[in-house]
Amino acid sequence: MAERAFQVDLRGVVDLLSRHLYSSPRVYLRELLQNGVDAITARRAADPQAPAEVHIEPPGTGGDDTLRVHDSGIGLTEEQVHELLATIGRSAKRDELGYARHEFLGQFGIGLLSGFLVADEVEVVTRSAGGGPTIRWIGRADGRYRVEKAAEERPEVGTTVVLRPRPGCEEWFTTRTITELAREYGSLLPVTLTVGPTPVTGDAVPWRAAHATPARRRAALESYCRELFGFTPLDIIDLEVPEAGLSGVAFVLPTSANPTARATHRVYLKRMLLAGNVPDLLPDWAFFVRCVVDAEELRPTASREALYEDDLLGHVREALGERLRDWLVALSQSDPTRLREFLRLHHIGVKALAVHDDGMLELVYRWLEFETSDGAMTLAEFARRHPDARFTRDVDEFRGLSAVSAAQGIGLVNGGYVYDAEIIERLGELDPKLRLRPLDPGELSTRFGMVDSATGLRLRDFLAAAEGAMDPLGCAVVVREYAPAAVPALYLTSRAAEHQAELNESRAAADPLWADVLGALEPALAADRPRLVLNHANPLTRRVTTLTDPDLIALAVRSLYGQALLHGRHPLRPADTAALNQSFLGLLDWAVRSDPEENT
Ligand SMILES: Nc1ncnc2c1ncn2[C@@H]1O[C@H](COP(=O)(O)OP(=O)(O)OP(=O)(O)O)[C@@H](O)[C@H]1O
Repeated sequence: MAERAFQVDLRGVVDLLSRHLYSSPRVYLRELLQNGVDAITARRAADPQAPAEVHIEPPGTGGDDTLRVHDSGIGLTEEQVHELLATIGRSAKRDELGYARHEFLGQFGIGLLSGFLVADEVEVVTRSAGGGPTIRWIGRADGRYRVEKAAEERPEVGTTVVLRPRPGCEEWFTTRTITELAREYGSLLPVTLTVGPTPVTGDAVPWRAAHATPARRRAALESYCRELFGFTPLDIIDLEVPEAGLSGVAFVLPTSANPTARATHRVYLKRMLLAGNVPDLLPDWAFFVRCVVDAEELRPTASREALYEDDLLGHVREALGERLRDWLVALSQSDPTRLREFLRLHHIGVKALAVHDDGMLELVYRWLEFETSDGAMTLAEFARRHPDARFTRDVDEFRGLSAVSAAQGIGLVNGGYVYDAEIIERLGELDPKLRLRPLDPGELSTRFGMVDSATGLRLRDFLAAAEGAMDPLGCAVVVREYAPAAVPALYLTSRAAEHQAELNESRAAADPLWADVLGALEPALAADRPRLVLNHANPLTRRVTTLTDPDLIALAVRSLYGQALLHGRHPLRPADTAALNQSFLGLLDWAVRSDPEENT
């Protein structure tokens, strides 16, 4: 049976490109520019002296409504026109094995079709550097084309592409739009690009331009950043990844950025703009910079609006991450003031890095301030003051215990914010001497002073009544003397007591078999009940301990219990809330019960 070739309906292909591949018809101009630049590259490979010019004639300038794009590139012979322009997907820019040749921008063999996004007819007039007459190719959006010898010879080698706006697409052909698009995509191209009389290229790539002094270079790049992104950078970092032929700059944001919002960057490929909002160029944690880069070897996706994810892009991402990290470490040595300013704005990103990276960990240790029982300070300074410090994993626990802990000589660090506990736990990897232990609140009470024995004796009846009042709530009562005296009572659970409480809850919820199993664990833990530690150094608490009426003792101790729970931001169980209410109302009752005569 005879084999047949696929038929392609060009209307379907154009529809596919315009609606699904390209985000906007504006890309048509980029594709034309790109073909011109590639043709020049091809010609100069054989003849380095050949001119490198792309000239855009907007409609109106030639006396009619057509757009003309002239290039001084290699041109096409009649045979090449038939082969390359008439076959969708055919490109001269691949090698014998079909791989994209790295010196060209194009590779897919579909770019010229983008002309049909805005025109019904695309005309190519071309004269090859290899000789032969000027050829005219006219392609239509419905898939028909014709090839003929041009009526007039082109005076120079090169190609002119002619587009006539499709009715309704005129907005893409105004001189203003065309100039804007040419500037946007092409201002860094290594050719002379003009729109009518207006030059578009000419300035060097901003980060490669020569300046008299480093300060002038910095000022020039700062104003470039303002123009592009609208901010004055906190710092500027030069970027270079030779394996990808990549160079550029990273601008450090002067305000804090949302770490979950994806940072995007302005990416040029072979000095043609890919897009101004390319994600995935940097590791996720590097949300504190916006970059502008140009790369020779990275590849675009077919829409040419994003980077193609391959090993090289992975390598680039890693190398750029490394560069930012080195910059930070160097900054800590050369400019601590700027580093502090940076950390104030972008500490979350740096902390995220420190969880995995020793260099960053060291930086966080030395430079980043944490909340501690001595106020805000770096972990380095805190470790110097408190060789045997502790940390909490919970902000509330820190708030509740830092003053008491500090008064007992135990330095406390708040590890309750994002990444903090993970960072603190990793410090031992930096230096085993820096190992901070998590605070066990139960351990605190072992540091509190005992009351003297005479007081201890006096307190026996009080304690018996207090224990009786607290027993139903599963809490022991002790009296100690500790600083600060302003704290009337503390509710302390050891880690083991917390475990016990969880066990009790699971038992209540479990079926009988499991309740037995869990019950077997209990004796070992029974000693670790949470404790209400009344502070004998506090004047009010001391007066409470002299009460003799068991009812009043129960009310007072339960209200101290409720206050200690609230102060330590412990969760209140229904029984705790009930006890708190009852003690409040009971005390109120005591306060208003006696009439004035009785009081005197
Ligand atoms: N201005 C030009 N000068 C010389 N040859 C050209 C020109 N424009 C197009 N061509 C030829 O036509 C071929 C097809 O062009 P087209 O723009 O469709 O695809 P491409 O540039 O090869 O790849 P891509 O789809 O990635 O842009 C090119 O490979 C090139 O050989």
